[in-house]
Amino acid sequence: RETSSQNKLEQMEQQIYKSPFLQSLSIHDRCRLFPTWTSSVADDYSSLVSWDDCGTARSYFPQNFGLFNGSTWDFPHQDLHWMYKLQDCMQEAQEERLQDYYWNEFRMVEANDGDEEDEFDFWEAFLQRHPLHPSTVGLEYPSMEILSLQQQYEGTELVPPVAIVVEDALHIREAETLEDLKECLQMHHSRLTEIRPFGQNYDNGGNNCVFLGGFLQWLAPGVAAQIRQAGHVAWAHAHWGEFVPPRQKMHPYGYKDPLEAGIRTSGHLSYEGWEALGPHKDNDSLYTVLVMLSDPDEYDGGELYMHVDRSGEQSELQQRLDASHPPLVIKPNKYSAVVFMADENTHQVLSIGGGDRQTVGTEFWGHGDAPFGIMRPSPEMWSNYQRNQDWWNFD
Ligand SMILES: O=C(O)CCC(=O)C(=O)O
Ligand SMILES: [Fe+2]
Repeated sequence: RETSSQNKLEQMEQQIYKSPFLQSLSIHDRCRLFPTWTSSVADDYSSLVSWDDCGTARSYFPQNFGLFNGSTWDFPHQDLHWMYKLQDCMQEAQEERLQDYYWNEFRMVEANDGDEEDEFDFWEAFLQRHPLHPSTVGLEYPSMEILSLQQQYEGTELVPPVAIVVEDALHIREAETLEDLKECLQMHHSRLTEIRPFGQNYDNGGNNCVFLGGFLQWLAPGVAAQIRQAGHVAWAHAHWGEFVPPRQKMHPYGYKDPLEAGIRTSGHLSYEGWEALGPHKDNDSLYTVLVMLSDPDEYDGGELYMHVDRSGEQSELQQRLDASHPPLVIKPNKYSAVVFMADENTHQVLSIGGGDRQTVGTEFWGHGDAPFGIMRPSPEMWSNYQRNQDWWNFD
């Protein structure tokens, strides 16, 4: 009995790491199936998935981002021990995922095909059940059609939509890697968790945030790349690059391609203990990529509510927009992303009746990626760091 279960384990490892089917996939697809790249590498597939190969295939170059630069994070042991703990935690979590998938897949094959176990290829079966769809635009708000009609009839300038829903932004492997990262950070760095009220007196709701920024790019580079990609798909579709910021001072670099923008902050958001999230803007960021980790069926209410809220010189136009466009009220699909102009619209989460609502919100800005430990820097903090090499000491 022991030898047979040992055989099965060996067979599993073979199937997972040395599958001919996996080797037949493009490097791009392979990298999506192992979103941690080298950080959870096993000897057997290190040649299939490496940071360098995947970085090139995904156009992702974290070495440019300075994730370790000047972070004044007060590390628990004042040494690098915590890093290995985090890496181990991610590796174990990923191994567990693969094992679970494998045994499930295996049971299904056994049930269907009797003893055709030899023919079974784990990845082929897995991808049949969880296809790697390319991200596509599902919805624009307000729609381009309406915006250009408005431009024609009112003689005003054409303004882009403020929000784009991108379907299939993440694959299940990427979404689960985000969950693993959140769990590992919660376990090893409780200070990254913030019970976060919006508004002064708990009067504007709030959420529970586990800050992933920096750790996301380091430990789950494939997911960071895919979140950037969702931002890019929305940006290209909406022509945000052509938009002139109404308040020039806030976005000195213009509405640049998310592929070239920095991750200012990223957080896993959940709503246990909160009823809703009140209206607000994600101030001073260019775009927010909000990835849905819950299925709409998993929670009651909790719709995302947003409306056009352009600022400054465009307020007159805004009034017309507000009058002609009802607000957007949606419960997006799991693994889809709502990408919006962070401070050109007001959004909120409506009353949650029950259940579990989880999202990951990533804000992009014109500066570089913030290093880990710097949770949501202000533009002033960024320029202060450029001057003083110090995040906290202002002169
Ligand atoms: O969880 C959501 O859907 C929205 C979260 C949000 O807007 C925020 O945290 O700024
Ligand atoms: Fe927000």
